Amino acid sequence: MSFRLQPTPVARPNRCQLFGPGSRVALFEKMAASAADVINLDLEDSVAPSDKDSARENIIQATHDVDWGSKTLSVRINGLDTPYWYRDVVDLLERASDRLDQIMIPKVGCASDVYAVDALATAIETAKGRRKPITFEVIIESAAGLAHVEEIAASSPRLVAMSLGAADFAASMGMQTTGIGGTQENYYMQHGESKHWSDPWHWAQAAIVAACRTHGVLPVDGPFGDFSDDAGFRAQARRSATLGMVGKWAIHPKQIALANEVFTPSEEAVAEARDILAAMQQAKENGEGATVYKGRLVDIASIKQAEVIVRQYEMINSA
Ligand SMILES: CC(=O)SCCNC(=O)CCNC(=O)[C@H](O)C(C)(C)COP(=O)(O)OP(=O)(O)OC[C@H]1O[C@@H](n2cnc3c(N)ncnc32)[C@H](O)[C@@H]1OP(=O)(O)O
Ligand SMILES: O=CC(=O)O
Ligand SMILES: [Mg+2]
Repeated sequence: MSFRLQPTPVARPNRCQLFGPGSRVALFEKMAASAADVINLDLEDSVAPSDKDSARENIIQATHDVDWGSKTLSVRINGLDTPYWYRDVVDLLERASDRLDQIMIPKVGCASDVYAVDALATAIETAKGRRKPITFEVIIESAAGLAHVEEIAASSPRLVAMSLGAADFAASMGMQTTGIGGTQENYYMQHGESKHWSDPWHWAQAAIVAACRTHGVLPVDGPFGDFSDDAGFRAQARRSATLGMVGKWAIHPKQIALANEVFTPSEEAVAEARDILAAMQQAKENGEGATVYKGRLVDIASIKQAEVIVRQYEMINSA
């Protein structure tokens, strides 16, 4: 471990982030009643330009009127390349209730983008005497965002989570696909007669996880557009969880249970992690740093690996 210890991210369940357009008020109560850990009310790409003002008003009203329970409540503002974002920040921070926890900043391309929103948010909070500082989450969904991912992860003490936005990312990178996440038919290796599909999102996800873990930010996998494909969603989510991401977006209520299932460590995984911790405790008492568990090596690093699973499980179950 470096002299600088890896910071611990906020301890909150973040297995599923459920999105809904701010222009569809009828969805708000359903979203609040859902099993998602985080609610993302959208002002950005699911809202038509003609509805931006009314969607903002709907969301502000819903922070006062809807019972969001213990969920994290986040609003995705418009990008800094639009004429809408400053009004989103000003109106939300001046008029939303204290129930609003977080702002999601889309299409972040560099740390200065986050700095700009931080400066505006800080001025409004001070002027209005808002007691609860708003937290930030960002979406990495452009070539610039990924190129600057580490400076973005380090950009503000308000930043608690970072998602990969597969749709805009694909567009920004010039990828030849209209699919949002998941398997891409043409991304394969040929071996003899057989094709082996690879994962075009892997390198972006790995870069996001490394930047997030370095700076104590929660890494989250973004949307999976084909909500009729449960197996595809599950496979994508399992790859993300295996890489170190803590959750995934749901763009339809069908996807909530799938995300919660994948990002909650299973009873079997937790039991095995606890067995490894017990085996290492025994090894320690025997004066050993390494031992054999079910025919395989476990050592002091295995304690840290097992603790990741046990801590995640306990945090989710105590929330
Ligand atoms: C690339 C990106 O930026 S992704 C993030 C931005 N995108 C979004 O926010 C889109 C979020 N999703 C949606 O808007 C909608 O789910 C759509 C457009 C995909 C589908 O909407 P619908 O055609 O109404 O879906 P469908 O008919 O299957 O809905 C089934 C039920 O779930 C409800 N429902 C649909 N979407 C949601 C949602 N996001 N949250 C809660 N409930 C929902 C419907 O109201 C319906 O309820 P009912 O059974 O009580 O009538
Ligand atoms: O905003 C999300 C995306 O995939 O684009
Ligand atoms: Mg996007």
